[in-house]
Amino acid sequence: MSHAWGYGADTGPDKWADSFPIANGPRQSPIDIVPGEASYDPALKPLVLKYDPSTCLEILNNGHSFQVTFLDDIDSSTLKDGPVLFNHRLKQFHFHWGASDDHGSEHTVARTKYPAELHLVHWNTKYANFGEAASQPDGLAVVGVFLKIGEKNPNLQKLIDAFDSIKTKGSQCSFADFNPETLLPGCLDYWTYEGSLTTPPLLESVTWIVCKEPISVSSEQMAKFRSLLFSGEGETECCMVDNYRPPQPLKGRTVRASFK
Ligand SMILES: CCc1cc2c(cc1OS(N)(=O)=O)CC[C@@H]1[C@@H]2CC[C@]2(C)[C@@H](O)CC[C@@H]12
Ligand SMILES: [Zn+2]
Repeated sequence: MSHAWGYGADTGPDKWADSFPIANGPRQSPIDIVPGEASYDPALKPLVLKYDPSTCLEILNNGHSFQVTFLDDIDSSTLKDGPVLFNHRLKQFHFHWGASDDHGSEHTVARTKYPAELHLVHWNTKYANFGEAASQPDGLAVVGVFLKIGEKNPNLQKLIDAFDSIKTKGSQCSFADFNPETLLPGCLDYWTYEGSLTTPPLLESVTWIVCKEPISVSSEQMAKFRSLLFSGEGETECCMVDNYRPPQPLKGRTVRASFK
């Protein structure tokens, strides 16, 4: 298989090991989180997330998801404390979702699937830049937030309103003054474990920080997510749905909880 990976029958997660053997590695993500088997760790600090909306740059369709990217040349939008020992800078956030409201998240909780999952991606500033950090075992920290069907979410709506400009793979537009803090749940209790990117190249460089509390999204808003396309302009239209990797073997890892 060329490195053209995707989520279809011939290019999807079951085929990724052909080009990325680390797919069967010891610390792959996502995982099924079993609350009763997580270890409460009183030494875990509360998450300190400080985001500056003025560092928001653009929103783009990368052919696998849509993502919002941030200026990361200074410590304006950062993650500190929680399970990490060093300061991390926000680089981007993106989502994973399903073809219907009954599935779509990457992590599951006691096998419960959510319709979507937000990933806020940060890199450890002890390394020179995002790409360098991504190749290090303690290089990245991703905050995962589940989306649960409920009330329309006005903060997600700001992203959805930009979808007409990023419908096809490779499209992007400027996107300013968005505060990712508005996408965080009220309670920042979390589970944490050592894992990987959930897409190729599946590098095992991620400290995962998965929030226990979901945020809301309406069914109509989820339908708008599914109006984005995996395909590029002029190509046969292929709806962007089911862009999630299923849970991977825990392989002896411990999942810690920041809460009792
Ligand atoms: C953890 C968030 C993240 C980072 C990256 C990817 C995917 C990611 O999403 S996820 N779902 O949070 O794991 C795929 C592309 C990767 C990138 C990390 C940096 C690179 C490896 C670059 O060096 C080249 C390709 C990039
Ligand atoms: Zn992701």
